[in-house]
Amino acid sequence: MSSRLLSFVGRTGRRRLMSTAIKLTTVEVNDKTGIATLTMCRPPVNGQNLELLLDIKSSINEIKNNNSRGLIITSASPKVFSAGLDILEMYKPDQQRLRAVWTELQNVWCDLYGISVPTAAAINGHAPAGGCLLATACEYRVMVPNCIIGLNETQLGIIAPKWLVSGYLNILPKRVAERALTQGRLFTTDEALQEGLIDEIANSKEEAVDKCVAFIGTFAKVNPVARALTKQQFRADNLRQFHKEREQDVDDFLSLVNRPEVQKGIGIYLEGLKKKANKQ
Ligand SMILES: CCCCC/C=C\C/C=C\CC/C=C/CC(=O)SCCNC(=O)CCNC(=O)[C@H](O)C(C)(C)COP(=O)(O)OP(=O)(O)OC[C@H]1O[C@@H](n2cnc3c(N)ncnc32)[C@H](O)[C@@H]1OP(=O)(O)O
Repeated sequence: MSSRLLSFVGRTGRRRLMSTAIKLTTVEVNDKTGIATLTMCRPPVNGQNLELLLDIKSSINEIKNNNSRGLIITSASPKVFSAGLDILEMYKPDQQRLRAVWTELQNVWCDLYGISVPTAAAINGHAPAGGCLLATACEYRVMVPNCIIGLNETQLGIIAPKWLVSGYLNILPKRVAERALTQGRLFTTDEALQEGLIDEIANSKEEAVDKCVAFIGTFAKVNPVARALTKQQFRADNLRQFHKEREQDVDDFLSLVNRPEVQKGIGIYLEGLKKKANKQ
């Protein structure tokens, strides 16, 4: 939850400032299907800052507790599913906040990866890095045309930790994953379908959500406990490994981000993003 200062003129004619809590995600449960749609709403690109990550986590927990039959994750932005971690969180960072950001990214991943109900991503726009992480934590992916998806960390001169890569490895053959990760490859929608990184293409967000609903519907006649335990069996090793390493992983992330050469690189990357945005 993030707070925003609203300015209004009170009865005395004085301007007042009021702090209001703004949720950066919504959860809507369809009465007919029982499927919950979690929508990320942090314009323009759903950059994963601390507040967005906290809201995603609380929405996943809400869905866990409200007996939903499935979870679909999507975005309110017209062109971007999620641009991954908000790079501003990593630039000249406050150390405590930086620690919290990475810890919450870990929490979001393990909650989404480990949830027992069927999960699907309606990828209605670009999904690089942390955007791809969310999509690959799900069991099924439907993406709109002419977008990009992938783990581009090596292109940024950084290494994606093992847990961040494990969703990739669930989906792609090891050889394809190794090549894509070492190249920091971003797949177009068509390439992603060809390699199996996504399951289907849809022409609009609505169609993508419908296809996700249809996927979740394939479990309608499967015993949910048997389904959940089977999913757990497939994912338990990655989760166990993650829990063993998670604290060390936070320390490694902090020490990497704080390196002067990495800070310089992040600054240059941010400038490049801004220049590109200004040209458009
Ligand atoms: C980058 C160096 C990181 C160094 C970290 C060091 C150590 C870490 C160790 C391990 C970590 C490994 C894991 C990392 C996970 C991550 O998620 S890192 C984030 C990587 N994300 C990206 O590289 C995506 C960058 N964005 C884009 O490619 C494009 O924006 C897009 C998503 C394809 C969308 O393009 P579109 O044309 O629609 O939009 P614009 O590019 O015009 O952007 C609009 C607006 O948004 C700002 N912005 C975009 N992405 C981010 C972002 N990730 N964080 C913050 N801000 C972002 C962009 O600057 C524009 O802003 P404006 O100029 O103010 O309008």
